[in-house]
Amino acid sequence: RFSQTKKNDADWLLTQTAVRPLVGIVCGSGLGGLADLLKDQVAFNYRDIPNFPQSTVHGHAGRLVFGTLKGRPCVCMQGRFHLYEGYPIQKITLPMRIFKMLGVKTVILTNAAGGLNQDFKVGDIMIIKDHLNMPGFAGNNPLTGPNDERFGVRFPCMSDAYDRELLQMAMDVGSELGYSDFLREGVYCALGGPSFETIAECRMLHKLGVDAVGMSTVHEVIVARHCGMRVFALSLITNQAVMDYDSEEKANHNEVLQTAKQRAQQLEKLVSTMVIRMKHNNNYS
Ligand SMILES: O=P(O)(O)O[C@@H]1C[C@H](O)[C@@H](CO)O1
Ligand code: HPA
Repeated sequence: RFSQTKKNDADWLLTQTAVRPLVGIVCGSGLGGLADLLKDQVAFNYRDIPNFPQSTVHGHAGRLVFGTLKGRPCVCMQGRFHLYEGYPIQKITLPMRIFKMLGVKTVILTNAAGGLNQDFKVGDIMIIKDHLNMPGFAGNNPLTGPNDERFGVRFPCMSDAYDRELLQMAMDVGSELGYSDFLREGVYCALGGPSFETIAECRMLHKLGVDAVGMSTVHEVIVARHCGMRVFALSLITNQAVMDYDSEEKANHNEVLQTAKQRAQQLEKLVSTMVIRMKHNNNYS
């Protein structure tokens, strides 16, 4: 059902802009400023793209921006879709299929997340090295349904989901920029949301080895890897997950957006420096 939609959207976008992006970027909550770095922009409101879902969450503008970063052609989603918005999981991840059809080789995903690792501080940037797909445990995987062999195999491997070279590059670039004090790496866990976690849920996730918890990214990673794009992802730790019954802290979206605002510039610098440094040949699979 989605196949023709994907092709129509990609064809439509290709007729509207001359940019042929090699890098696709997804902006997390409050992190849409990344798109503003692109030069020679051609931007589309999601409502103007045929068949595209609409952004319904504060901090997700709902624009697809094409442009260049020091000459490197990019496309950037200023706002993503989440399971809790009520879209089917295939619709949430439709942009990854469109990225692929536009020629994207590398996907960079960002998100806001709650910190479970007790060494993490609010404002830390966690490079994602692995994930836990909780909706997937319950059978909600974006690859459910007939497999389109033109994109990828029925049973894609996920043990190499997060590109190790790009992870190392992030650490190197971060250290050059003087960000080592707030740069971490760890495991991200996606839940369905929109309610934040209970204390018992946070304690359970912590015991399972989760460093940061959020409501996105993992479904996009699965679809991006299924169709052979390289993936780099990071979480901005916007709040500490509450693990203690004596705590007065309450997770809330305003705090998430506030922290994002404070760290946005450094996060943008990290990502844009990486894009400029990446090899952009066509050999990546
Ligand atoms: O799109 P992301 O994962 O950055 O959004 C996070 C999860 C929820 O949508 C929201 C909660 O504050 O931020
Ligand atoms: N939990 C889930 N999602 C989030 C959080 C959180 O604490 N912070 C930002 N997104």
